[in-house]
Amino acid sequence: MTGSAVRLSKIEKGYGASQVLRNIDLTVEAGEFMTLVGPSGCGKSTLLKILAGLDQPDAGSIEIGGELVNRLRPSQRDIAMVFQSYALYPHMRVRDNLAMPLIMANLPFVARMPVIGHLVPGMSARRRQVGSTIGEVAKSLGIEALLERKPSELSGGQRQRVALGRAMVRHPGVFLMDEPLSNLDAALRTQVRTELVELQRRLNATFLYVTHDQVEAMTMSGKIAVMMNGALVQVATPAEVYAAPADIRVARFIGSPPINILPAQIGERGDIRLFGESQKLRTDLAPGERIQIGIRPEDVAVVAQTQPLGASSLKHARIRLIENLGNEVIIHLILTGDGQVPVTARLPQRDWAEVRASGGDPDLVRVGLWPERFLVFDGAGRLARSEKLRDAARLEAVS
Ligand SMILES: Nc1ncnc2c1ncn2[C@@H]1O[C@H](COP(=O)(O)OP(=O)(O)OP(=O)(O)O)[C@@H](O)[C@H]1O
Repeated sequence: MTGSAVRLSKIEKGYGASQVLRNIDLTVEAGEFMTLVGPSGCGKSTLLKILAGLDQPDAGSIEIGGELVNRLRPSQRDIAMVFQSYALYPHMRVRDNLAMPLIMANLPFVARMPVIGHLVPGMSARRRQVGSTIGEVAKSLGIEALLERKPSELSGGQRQRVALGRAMVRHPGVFLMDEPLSNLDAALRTQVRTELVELQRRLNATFLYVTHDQVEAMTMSGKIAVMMNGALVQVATPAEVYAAPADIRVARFIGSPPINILPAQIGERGDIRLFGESQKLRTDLAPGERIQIGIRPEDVAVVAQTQPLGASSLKHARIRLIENLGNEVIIHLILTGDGQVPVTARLPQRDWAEVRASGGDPDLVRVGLWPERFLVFDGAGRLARSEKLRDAARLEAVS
């Protein structure tokens, strides 16, 4: 089985005076895992609901598997939704929870009745079919041993898997997931995350997955769609969104700790001037234009005042806060030159130990920057240049 492609064209949606979705064009290819991310209230859930048929767009077309579905009811759209609250029927065993979508879809009303249902001709064969489908789905999710339990007798992760199983029993063409892991603790989240990715690959299903979690977005999906204020700003691979964010809002939104943004200007000769110094980096932007430079925290080098470093720009900095994560260290700094600009650096624990071993004033370090790692945003906040994109392309070529 392969999933169905989803195509949204020119979708508009408003509630009263507020426009929630603006001219959304989005294609999710058959078998693709796409995550939808963006700040709270940007319209992610609304888009999912429109796709599912739980809400109507004001304009635009929705195609699933090449078929226009605008006028179809949710149950006719060949999709399954998994929400963050997994809404299992509390009084039913897991087996019956899993059977429910199949029974609703396949058995006529009379056949669903507990006593008379058995007298309807041909129904026992259909019921057997339901039983075997449940068995297969339960096996693929590793919940066979839980079939006779009630939801209250399950852990959060097990309930999550039952909710997924309920979505899977009908073999839908598209899975829509709205923060399905947000109720789980960190360890379970990691486990179910891996399971979901395996599941999607095994079924070759189409997933559209809403999340607030950066790690989920970066690691699970083939593509990330970034929404801001009701509009799609960028749809690209995770590596591309990280290395070449289409605009400064995306740059700020993706990446943890967040990207450093430094004010700069285009010099007389088209060169970039940062802290008044000319950098060995040119753009096509007009001389005098005020720009912003984005530098990811891992691209900020930190050395002791006595250590040598071949960076093109070397600044003195004072340490404000050190966050030691065990394997790496996040260092919040203030550049002590003009402007007292705050900068965050992220470096392996080993490198930080070396800085510390060099002695000197423990609060003072030097910060090294390399122009080839700069993300250059023009006056309007659009990406004008990123050398890092080449790294992203190389990464994708080997993965
Ligand atoms: N039924 C409704 N009536 C009026 N306004 C609504 C309705 N549903 C959503 N909205 C508004 O539409 C905007 C988008 O909401 P939506 O739930 O799609 O955002 P979201 O990106 O999913 O947010 P979050 O990440 O916080 O879940 C919000 O401003 C919200 O208040």
